[in-house]
Amino acid sequence: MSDPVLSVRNLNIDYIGAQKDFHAVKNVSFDIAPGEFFGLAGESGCGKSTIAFAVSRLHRPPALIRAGSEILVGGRDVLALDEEALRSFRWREVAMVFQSAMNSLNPVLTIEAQFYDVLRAHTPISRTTARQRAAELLKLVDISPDRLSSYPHQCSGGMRQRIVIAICLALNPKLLIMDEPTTALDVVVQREILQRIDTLRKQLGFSVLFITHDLGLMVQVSDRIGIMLEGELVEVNDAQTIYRSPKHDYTRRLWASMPKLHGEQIREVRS
Ligand SMILES: Nc1ncnc2c1ncn2[C@@H]1O[C@H](COP(=O)(O)OP(=O)(O)OP(=O)(O)O)[C@@H](O)[C@H]1O
Repeated sequence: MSDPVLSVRNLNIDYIGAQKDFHAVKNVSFDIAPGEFFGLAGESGCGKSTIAFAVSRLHRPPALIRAGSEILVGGRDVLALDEEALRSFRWREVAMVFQSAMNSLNPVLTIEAQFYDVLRAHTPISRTTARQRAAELLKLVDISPDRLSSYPHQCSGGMRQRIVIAICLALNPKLLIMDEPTTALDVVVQREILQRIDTLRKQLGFSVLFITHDLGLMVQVSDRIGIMLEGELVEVNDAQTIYRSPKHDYTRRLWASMPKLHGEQIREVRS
């Protein structure tokens, strides 16, 4: 692999409890290459979001990253960044889309103002230039620039989610983390958004760390997939191989839990 965009080594994360600590992420190591779409799958509670938050340095107590853990983005030690370095790291290096992202837009600001906030926080930029940049970004996610003067409540859920993704791409991050980014949307809109992201990452070259419970979708869009079980990364392989010839018994059980119709569709799409 060429120099990875993300390199996670021996990541151990505990949730500190009053009585007892909970070891949520156990010695996890993986890399994501430039431009790669990497899916992280596993049952609810296995530690996927905990990893996503740690990589973007958005984890908060009681989560505690144990000494000896290493997270490198573009070769930079993410766990050593101070507050000032973190401000330029977020959005520029790593941007994260959450499940509830479509509700994370500020209801009292126009879409244009929300782009402006992100753009000017990182570079001195005039309102006119910011507006042009915001219009370009909206076009990337198939939204008319006319929407810049709209408020979030005037946009549909799918549109708001695409706006959040466009804001995340505003500063050309190296890595886009998507944690259940489309779960609240209907299936057709979910797939449209994922296809759009796939086209964009080929066009713009960013990498993706993708978390979803929709395993069919994950197999379709990911280059490689990592399977987590109770805090451990038990299997990593390219999407085709891990789907057709899983090595770990848990991966087999996970695929068996996918709806049949879905499975048939995947074979057609990927063969
Ligand atoms: N703030 C917290 N305090 C204590 N334990 C937590 C906290 N947040 C998460 N956990 C526990 O850590 C484990 C990993 O949670 P995490 O949210 O990372 O799992 P996940 O794989 O993303 O699950 P899901 O698919 O349901 O989002 C779970 O057992 C969860 O209960």
